[in-house]
Amino acid sequence: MDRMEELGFRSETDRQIFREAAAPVELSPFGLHSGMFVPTLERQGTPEQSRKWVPLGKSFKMIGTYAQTELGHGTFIRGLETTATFDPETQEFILDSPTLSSIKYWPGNVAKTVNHCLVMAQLYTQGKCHGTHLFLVQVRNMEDHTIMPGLEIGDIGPKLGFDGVDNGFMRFNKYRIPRMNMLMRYAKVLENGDYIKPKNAKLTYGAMVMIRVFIVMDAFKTLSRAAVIAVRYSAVRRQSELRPGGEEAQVMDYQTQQYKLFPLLATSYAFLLAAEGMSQIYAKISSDIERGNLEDMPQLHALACGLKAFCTWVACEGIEVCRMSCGGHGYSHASGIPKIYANIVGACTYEGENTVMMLQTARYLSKCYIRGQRGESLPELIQYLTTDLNVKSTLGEDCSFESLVAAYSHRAARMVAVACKLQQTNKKKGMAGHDAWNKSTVPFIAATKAHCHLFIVRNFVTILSQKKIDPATHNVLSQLCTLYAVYGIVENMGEFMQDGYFNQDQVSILNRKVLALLEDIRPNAVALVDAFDYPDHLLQSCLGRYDGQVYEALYEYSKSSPLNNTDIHSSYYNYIRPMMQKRSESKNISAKL
Ligand SMILES: CCCCCCCC/C=C\CCCCCCCCC/C=C/C(=O)SCCNC(=O)CCNC(=O)[C@H](O)C(C)(C)COP(=O)(O)OP(=O)(O)OC[C@H]1O[C@@H](n2cnc3c(N)ncnc32)[C@H](O)[C@@H]1OP(=O)(O)O
Ligand SMILES: Cc1cc2nc3c(=O)[nH]c(=O)nc-3n(C[C@H](O)[C@H](O)[C@H](O)COP(=O)(O)OP(=O)(O)OC[C@H]3O[C@@H](n4cnc5c(N)ncnc54)[C@H](O)[C@@H]3O)c2cc1C
Repeated sequence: MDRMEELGFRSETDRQIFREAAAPVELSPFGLHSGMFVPTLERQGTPEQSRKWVPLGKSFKMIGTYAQTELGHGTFIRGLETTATFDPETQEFILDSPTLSSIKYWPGNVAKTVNHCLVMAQLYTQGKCHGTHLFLVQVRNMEDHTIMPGLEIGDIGPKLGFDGVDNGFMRFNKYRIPRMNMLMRYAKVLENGDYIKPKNAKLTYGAMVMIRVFIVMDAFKTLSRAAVIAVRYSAVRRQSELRPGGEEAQVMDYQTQQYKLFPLLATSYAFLLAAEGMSQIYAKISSDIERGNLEDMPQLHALACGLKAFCTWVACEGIEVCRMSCGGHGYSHASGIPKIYANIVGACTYEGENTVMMLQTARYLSKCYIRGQRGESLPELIQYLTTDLNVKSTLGEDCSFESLVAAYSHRAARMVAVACKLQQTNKKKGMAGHDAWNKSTVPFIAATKAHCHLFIVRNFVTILSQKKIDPATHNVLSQLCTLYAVYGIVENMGEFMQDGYFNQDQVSILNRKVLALLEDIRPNAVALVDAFDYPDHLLQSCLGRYDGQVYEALYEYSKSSPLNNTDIHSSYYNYIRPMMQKRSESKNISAKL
C-alpha cells in the first residue's frame, strides 16, 4: 500500500497491475478488500457513509471483505437466512445466524485477515422482512484483532486453489451493530423503523455485477498467460521427426499443436478486446445508474452474467489445453500452468455460478425475443434477434468479416428462437410458467453461449474496422480475428448448419481456411505472445521463460525441491528399512522351514 503511494499509483487499474506484479501467483489476501469491499462502500453507501468509511478502507485502517454466501445458500440470494432485525429502542440492528445453514461460509479473508465485513442479510423492521440488504459489520477488535464477542469465525479448510485467500465461516449470535451501519444509498431504515424501499431491489446486487465485469478481464489474463507459456515452450521443445531422418522438429510445427494453441492465442486477443468493451459498457451504465437512470440495468446485468460465464468456461478449458500441449513438463508446477488453472477455475463458480449466470442472460434474451416478435425496438446488441432466418450465407473463399458476423448473428438468432418456441410450446401444453421455463433451459444455455460468442466476434471485428492500426499489425490481428471466428464455426458446425445456413462448398471453404490460417500465424506466433509483455516474474514458469532456457531452468527448479535437502529421506529409516529387514527375516525363517 505504502509502496503504491510512493510510486504514485492513483488509478485502480495501475494499483491492480502492481498488486499482481507483487504477488504474481498467489491472490492477495487484500484483493477482496480493494476490489469488492471498498468499491461497494463507495457505490452502496450514502455520501455521508462513503465519506466516513472509504478513507478508512483506502488507508487500510479498516480491512474488509464481502460476506454473502452461507452454508445453505450461495446462488439463491433471496434464500439467505442471516437476519438483521432493527431494534428502535437502541437504534441497532441485531445480526443473527438462526440455523446451521445460515452460517456465512466461503467469504474470502474472513478467517484471519479482515476486521470488517459487508454482510448480506435479510432485513427485518417493524415485524416485516424487506429482503436482503448490506450491512457493515466489525468482526475483529481494532486493537488486538481478536474476534468480537458474539461471533464465531474460522477458516473453511484447504481448497483446490485460491491459497492466498483465507476463505472462512462466520456465525452471528444476536450481534448488534448501529443503525447507520446499513448501507443506505438506495434503501433506508429510519429511526422509527420505517423502511424506505429502493427504486429497484436489485441495486443491492451491484457489487456482484462489478466483479463479474472484472472477471471477464481475469479470463483474458489467465488464458493469455497460459498461452504465452505453451507457445513459447512449443517453439523451444523439439520432439520426434517431422521429416524422416531429419532433425527433431519444433513441436510448434506439428499442425495438431498449432490447432491446439493458435485458436487460444486468437481467443486471448478476442477476450482482451471483449473485456475492454464490457468495461466501457459497465462504466457508462453504472454511472447512469448512480445518477438514478436504471433503464439499461437489465442489459448490463445480462451482458455481465453472460460474458463472465462464457469467458471463464472457455478460459479454463483453454488453460487445460495449454497445459496438456506442454506434455509432462506441463503437469509440473515448474510450468506455472497448474497454479494459473487452480486460481481461475473457481471463477466458474464464484461471483455467480456459471450456469445460473447464463440463465439470467437467457431470461433477458427470452423477454427481448418476445419484444422483437411484437415489433418493439431492441437495444443495439440484441437487434440481431429479428434477423430473417430464411436468409442463407454469402460466405466466399475470403471468409469476410461481414459474412462471419452474419453467420454468428444467424446462429444466435436461430438458437434463441428455438429455445423460446420450446418455452412457448411448453406453456401451450399447459405447463406452469416456471415449468415451461425449466423444461427449456438446456436449449437456452446453448443459445446464450451463441449470444455471447456473437458479442465477442462482433466486438473484435468492430474494433479492427474502427481503430487506426498500422497495416502490418492490422493484417496479423485480422488473421487472429478470422481464425477466432472460423475456428468457432468449425468447432460448432452443427449449430451453424442445422438449418442449412451454409452449403457444402462453404463448409469446405471454412475447413480449408482454418488450416490455412494456422500456417499464416505460425511465423508470428512467438511475437504475438511476446506482445502481451508478461515478465518472467509474473509467469513464474520454467517453460515460458523469455530467454527459452527451459531445461536449465527445470534442472535448477528440481534441485531446489525440498525433498532434495537430504540424500536419504527419513521415510527410509522409519518405514523402508524396517520393512526390508522384516522381509529378510521372514525369508530366513521360510528358508529354515
Ligand atoms: C480474492 C482476490 C481477488 C481480488 C478481488 C477483486 C480485485 C479486483 C480487481 C480485479 C480482479 C478481478 C477478479 C475478481 C476475483 C473475485 C474474487 C472472488 C470473490 C467471490 C465473491 C463472491 O462469490 S460474492 C457472492 C457472489 N454470489 C452471487 O453472485 C450469487 C448469484 N446469485 C444472484 O446473483 C441472484 O440470486 C440471481 C440473479 C441468480 C437471482 O436473483 P433473484 O433475486 O432471485 O432474482 P430473479 O428472481 O432471478 O430475477 C428478478 C429480476 O431481477 C433481475 N436481476 C437479478 N439480478 C440482477 C442484478 N444483479 N442486476 C440487475 N437486475 C438483476 C433479473 O434479471 C430479473 O429481472 P426481470 O426478468 O424480472 O426483468
Ligand atoms: C474460490 C471461491 C471464492 C468465494 N468467495 C466468496 C466471497 O468472498 N464471498 C461470498 O459471499 N461468497 C464467496 N464464494 C461463494 C460463491 O459465491 C458461491 O459458491 C457461488 O455463488 C455458487 O453458489 P453455491 O455454492 O450455492 O452453488 P449452487 O447454486 O448450490 O450450485 C450447485 C449446482 O446447482 C445448480 N443451480 C443452482 N441454482 C440453479 C438454478 N436456478 N437453475 C439451474 N441450476 C441451478 C448450479 O448450476 C450448480 O450446478 C466463493 C466461492 C469460491 C469457490
